[in-house]
Amino acid sequence: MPQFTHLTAPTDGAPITRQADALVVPDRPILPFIEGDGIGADIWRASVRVFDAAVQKAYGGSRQVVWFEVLAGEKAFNTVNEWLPADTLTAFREYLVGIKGPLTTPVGGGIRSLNVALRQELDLYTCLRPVRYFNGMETPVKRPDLVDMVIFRENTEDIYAGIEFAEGTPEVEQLKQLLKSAFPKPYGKIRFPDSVGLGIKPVSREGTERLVRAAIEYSIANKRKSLTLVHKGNIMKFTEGAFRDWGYELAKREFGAVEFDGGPWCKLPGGLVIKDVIADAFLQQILTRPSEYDVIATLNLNGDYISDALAAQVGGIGIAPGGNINYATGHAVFEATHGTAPKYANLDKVNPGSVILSGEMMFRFLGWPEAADLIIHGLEKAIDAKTVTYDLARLIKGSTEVSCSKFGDAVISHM
Ligand SMILES: NC(=O)C1=CN([C@@H]2O[C@H](COP(=O)(O)OP(=O)(O)OC[C@H]3O[C@@H](n4cnc5c(N)ncnc54)[C@H](OP(=O)(O)O)[C@@H]3O)[C@@H](O)[C@H]2O)C=CC1
Ligand SMILES: O=C(O)CCC(=O)C(=O)O
Ligand SMILES: [Mg+2]
Repeated sequence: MPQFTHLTAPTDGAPITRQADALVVPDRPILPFIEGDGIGADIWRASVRVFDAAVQKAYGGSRQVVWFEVLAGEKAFNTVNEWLPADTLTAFREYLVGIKGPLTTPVGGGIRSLNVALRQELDLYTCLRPVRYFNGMETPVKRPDLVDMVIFRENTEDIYAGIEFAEGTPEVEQLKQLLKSAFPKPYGKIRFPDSVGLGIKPVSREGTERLVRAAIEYSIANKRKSLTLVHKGNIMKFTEGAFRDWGYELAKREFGAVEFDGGPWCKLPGGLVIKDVIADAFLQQILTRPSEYDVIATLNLNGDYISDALAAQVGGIGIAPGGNINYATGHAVFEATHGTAPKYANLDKVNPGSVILSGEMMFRFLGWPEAADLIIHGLEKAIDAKTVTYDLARLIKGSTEVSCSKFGDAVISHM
């Protein structure tokens, strides 16, 4: 039984455990959730009703989630005077799988991202973000139906590690002195050394390999056609360029990939093509030739940009789900791609679709596909019936705009 300082664990239900590399999910699993800041309360309220209805309909009462609210962000700060209490990390560690709403990160100063901290503390090295088209959706592009991509975003390294030194501080002066004496040539390339802030971008072989391995395994298991390594390796040679090289090396060493047409593109014995593209070219090609891309493996910052850009192609970040996963330990925290959209907080207005679909991913991860299928079905039919929240109503001609909670009702009624 986990020990908490502020929280009281549910006495009902049982924890998910892991045996022989597989999750063991009881019929009444305890799942921790963070409501989230801003629009978090609205979208969680709508989503949890959808989750409970799907589980009830799929299993007729023989299975039920025991939800366990844990705190982070403003709610945690206002309650226990901490942004990310140790209890919350303990809960996600002990119960293995959970779900969260968005958490605010101030721009510039202030606290560092709690979302990133959770991913790093729990070593959730894959940010998995599938992007697909729903029938009836109208979007800014002509052929949104050609978009069917799954992003594997590296989630623990890159500039998100937060190794930064602010301009004018003793720390940045110390680093500048170090660089000046040890690496005078690169230091000389800093255009304005007197007023510079510095950031460090760590990208490792180990971090790259575990991400690319997970992406290849997913591609094989889901019979996908290609895996593209997206990078800016022409400019950042030893981080982004190395990501590409290590990815190809892993595909050859562990999966028997063989180069074709003179390389570096290669193919696995089962036909999966491993290729790469430079990130700026990729961002125009997903608009002009989306059918050429399938599974994507990329670094943290590229993955952040790409997930919002691709979401826009199929209807926006209101329906963009995700999961932060460590495939080795089984730990996973599912969450929407979008943030706290503060101007819409407590208006019961925004689209809960991203959290609903993140829950769908969670149930599939737990091995409850019947509940996941009902959620997808309900959401597909609600969109097809043109019963949508404001964001999709802006796009879909002749649609009926409903509130966040009413959209949840619509998903349930179409299950
Ligand atoms: N994982 C997380 O918890 C994340 C947290 N954040 C944090 O969120 C805060 C706000 O970030 P911001 O850059 O404004 O990005 P947001 O994703 O919060 O919002 C940007 C815009 O996206 C649209 N949008 C977002 N969510 C929804 C939804 N559920 N339904 C419909 N439309 C939606 C709205 O568009 P419109 O104005 O057109 O209606 C909104 O104004 C920041 O502190 C940021 O750090 C950001 C991303 C992820
Ligand atoms: O942590 C944040 O505030 C932003 C994170 C983000 O944009 C993302 O993970 O997509
Ligand atoms: Mg983002």
